[in-house]
Amino acid sequence: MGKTLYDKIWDMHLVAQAGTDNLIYIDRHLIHEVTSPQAFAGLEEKGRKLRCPQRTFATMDHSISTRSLALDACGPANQLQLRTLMDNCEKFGVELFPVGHQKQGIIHVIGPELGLILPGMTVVCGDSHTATHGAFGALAFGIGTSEVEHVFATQTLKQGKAKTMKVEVNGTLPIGVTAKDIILAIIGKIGHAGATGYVLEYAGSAIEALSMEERMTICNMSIEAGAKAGLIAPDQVTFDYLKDKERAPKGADWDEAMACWQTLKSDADAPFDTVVTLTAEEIKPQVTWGTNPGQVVAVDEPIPAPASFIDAVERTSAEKALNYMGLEAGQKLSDVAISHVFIGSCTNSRIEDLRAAAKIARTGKVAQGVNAIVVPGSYAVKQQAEAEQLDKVFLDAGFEWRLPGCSMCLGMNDDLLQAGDRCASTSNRNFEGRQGRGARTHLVSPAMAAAAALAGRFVDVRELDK
Ligand SMILES: CC(C)[C@H](C(=O)O)[C@@H](O)C(=O)O
Ligand code: SF4
Repeated sequence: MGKTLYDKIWDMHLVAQAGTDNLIYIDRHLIHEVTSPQAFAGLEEKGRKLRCPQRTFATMDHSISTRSLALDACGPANQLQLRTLMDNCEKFGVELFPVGHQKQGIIHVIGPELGLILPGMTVVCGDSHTATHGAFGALAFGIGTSEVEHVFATQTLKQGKAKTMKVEVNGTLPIGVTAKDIILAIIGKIGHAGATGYVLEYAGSAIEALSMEERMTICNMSIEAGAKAGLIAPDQVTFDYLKDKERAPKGADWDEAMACWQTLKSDADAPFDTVVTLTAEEIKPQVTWGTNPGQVVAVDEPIPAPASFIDAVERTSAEKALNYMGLEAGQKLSDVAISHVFIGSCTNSRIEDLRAAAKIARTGKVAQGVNAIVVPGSYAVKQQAEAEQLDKVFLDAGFEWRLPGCSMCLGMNDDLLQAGDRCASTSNRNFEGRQGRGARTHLVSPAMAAAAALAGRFVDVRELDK
């Protein structure tokens, strides 16, 4: 019987096995300021060293301001967290990309950008959106702080083997429909806990047609369906992306790596525990109406009535969500006014995302009463965008143009929304209070977010292309 891509990477990394306990080797460990301090403190307490500092990379992203480079811009507690990361990286010999560094950015944006993530690797980070890196055919997932300490000390991790789900998206995406809409449609179909216990493998002609950036958007949100990780088999698109990246292998090393990478795909007869299929032509621009990413509809569809959910838990959750969101069943999202727009986050802050948003921003001005910000995912993205004068496009249209960081994706810095604010956001989570207590988040694609900024309410971007 054939093996899945997940099986292949797993087998390559299995160090030891006892009963249902497995120990796997970790190739790449990414860290940031929020989930590393206790892990470093644990190492220190026990007098341990970092096993492989050269496999570990750090950045500052969550607790920083994207308005200023000052470490104290978000208050003393955040400053302490950032200083602690600096001290720990210095003490344990970890390469750090601090605020102001040319390679700084959101951890899940800079990793791929630097060529630190390669097909077939195991990648972990104390952060749930580590799933992003599955776009390279790497087994990548978030871990808890005690696991971060374990990886620090041993470069291995105790792991249970997950089930596998193949998510096949075939066909051609309609104009105006993006990778973000694909993943929101998938989560809408299987539910926000629909992939719990699974590693997803995205496949099919619509996935193969995506760029690396679009693939990262898809894999990034695997966790929002409850999945352990999301994978896409590496192909020519992957290899072309990696070819000249700073830390990617070079010369003979590249050739050797390629020989291995080309074997990294699920065998034709590999058994998956579950298979889900979607047709690209049927996917429309998506907008979440609720407080989990599975509570989503197409922009031209009405918000569903809680009574339409057969499952009692889902029904109650929908009622609660509508109440929190200040929305009613039957309402069309295109009739809902917004107060804020956030274009950024590790889901949608790469150059292609900014180009897509700028294309729309060019056509008008941010509506009166709407506060719109664009936050590039990294310095490299910021520089590229500025080289293309996208910053000018955004500024001319009335958007703010920020420094790289997590920013308004979550309320850990100075971009906090107020109760009742309603935000069209290109991020990945719409949980209660995610962007600030009482604030309401609607997840959309970059084009949809930019269009909402100009109109002051949600609009169907497909209309703009007519
Ligand atoms: C702060 C961090 C641990 C958290 C995560 O794990 O994902 C954050 O990045 C998020 O997006 O909620
Ligand atoms: S951008 Fe948002 S989702 Fe991504 S790592 Fe930062 S806080 Fe988490």
